[in-house]
Amino acid sequence: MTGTPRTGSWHRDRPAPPVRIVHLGLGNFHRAHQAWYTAHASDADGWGIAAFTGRRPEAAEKLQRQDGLYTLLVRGPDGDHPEVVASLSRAYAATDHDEFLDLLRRSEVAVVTLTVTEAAYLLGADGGLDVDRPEVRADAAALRADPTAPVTTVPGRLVAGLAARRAAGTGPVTVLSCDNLAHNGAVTAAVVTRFAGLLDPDLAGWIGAEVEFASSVVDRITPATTDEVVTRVAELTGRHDESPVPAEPFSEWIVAGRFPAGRPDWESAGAVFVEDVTPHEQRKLWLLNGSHSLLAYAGPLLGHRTIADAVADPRCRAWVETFWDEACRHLPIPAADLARYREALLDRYANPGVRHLLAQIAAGGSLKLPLRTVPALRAERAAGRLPGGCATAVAAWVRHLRGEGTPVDDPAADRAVAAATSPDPVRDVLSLLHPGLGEDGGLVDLVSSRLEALGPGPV
Ligand SMILES: NC(=O)c1ccc[n+]([C@@H]2O[C@H](COP(=O)([O-])OP(=O)(O)OC[C@H]3O[C@@H](n4cnc5c(N)ncnc54)[C@H](O)[C@@H]3O)[C@@H](O)[C@H]2O)c1
Ligand SMILES: O=P(O)(O)OC[C@@H](O)[C@@H](O)[C@H](O)[C@H](O)CO
Repeated sequence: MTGTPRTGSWHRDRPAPPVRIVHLGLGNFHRAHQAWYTAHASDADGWGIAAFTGRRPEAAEKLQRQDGLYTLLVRGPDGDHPEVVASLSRAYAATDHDEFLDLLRRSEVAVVTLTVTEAAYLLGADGGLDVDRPEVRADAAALRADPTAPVTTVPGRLVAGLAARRAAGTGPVTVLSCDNLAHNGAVTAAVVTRFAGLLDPDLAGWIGAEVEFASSVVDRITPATTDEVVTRVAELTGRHDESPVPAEPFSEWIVAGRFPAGRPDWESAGAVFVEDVTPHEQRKLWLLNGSHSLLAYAGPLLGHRTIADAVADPRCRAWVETFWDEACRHLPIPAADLARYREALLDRYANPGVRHLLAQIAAGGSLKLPLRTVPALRAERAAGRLPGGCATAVAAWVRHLRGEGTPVDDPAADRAVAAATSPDPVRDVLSLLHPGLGEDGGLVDLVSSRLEALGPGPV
């Protein structure tokens, strides 16, 4: 469903759709992707979203001033196309915890979606919830004392909401992660169940029986909003939108899981439902996100600021192609499909309208490289090969951590910077990325040689 606000106003022509989806992480990607699919579903009138910010309230405040309406600015090679998206029925600050609990108690709420970034899952070294983090301990203590107490972590908020639903007796619900994680449904299930177990084994058992954790592969390049986007939307529509979202035309959503309480007819908007997302997930995370991270660290060393600029540089392009050759050897997908996918990625990256900043992509490398770069790297080593493309990505990250390129923005910045500036930086950074990698002498030598090659002077 799309709505057409009257010029100069942001009032809906028809009522907002009833809230049946609750979303955590009211960022740009949610509004370019899941909200767009929901607005374009054949049953859009019956499915509204109540979305909560992750931390700061401003995004919700801006959207509430516009009655939840906002402009998606689709930026294609043929120009900019604005569209008002109307599926966001309510926007809340993260601190509106009572509203969140109240929504989860309602039987008509059928799906909880997430785009909260990789960091918000609070994973420890073993891949499960890091129960030793102070914020996890604090949330668990608060919920033990009062199940409706305000909490701040995503696992804590989800468990509090599910406990409220259980107490209300309003039945099953599906939690659907839309974050760039491998096995995002299983990871969400693991952190939520572990957190619930810290409070009450019966609650963890109820979650295991009544809550579905669906997985999804999500794709639509969605940069942050800039003043230029706000101005462009005003030029094209004659309306001031405080919170437009720029995105590329391409969009993909591949979902696996059950929705016992119902869901929108997302297929009618182009989503694809499959039994197992794994091959799609590997294709997307390794090829798209893996090359993004490579460019995010290597591009700035050559003076580039955006994906489009970096990939237009033959040196960066060659590194990406080498990395893709290495990763593709381990993807269970026909070669012709992979070749088409790579071509399409290069076209998407070259889109001049999508100014996707390398600095945005560079954030959180300690969480991203293990998902995007390390799988191909390890598979190549297991096959006895020395992967130069993967090594270039790791070497560029070391340079980034040493202060070259974009500023370091990483939840593990202290450890990562200490590793990259230690007497044995390549070994220590590889060990940080995956246990045992730093002991692989051939790999250490290869990354060290790439580090030199990326050093001052000709790259
Ligand atoms: N932008 C894209 O192109 C894109 C594409 C595919 C997938 N994604 C996924 O969506 C996520 C969000 O991307 P975005 O572009 O919307 O970013 P964004 O910065 O616009 O929004 C991020 C949202 O997550 C919340 N958040 C951030 N850190 C959090 C934390 N530690 N705990 C709780 N909430 C937290 C923020 O408050 C905000 O609501 C990405 O991390 C990625 O997993 C993004
Ligand atoms: O959103 P992140 O921070 O997980 O990763 C940055 C980009 O690689 C990512 O946003 C891609 O643009 C996106 O995954 C494309 O669908």
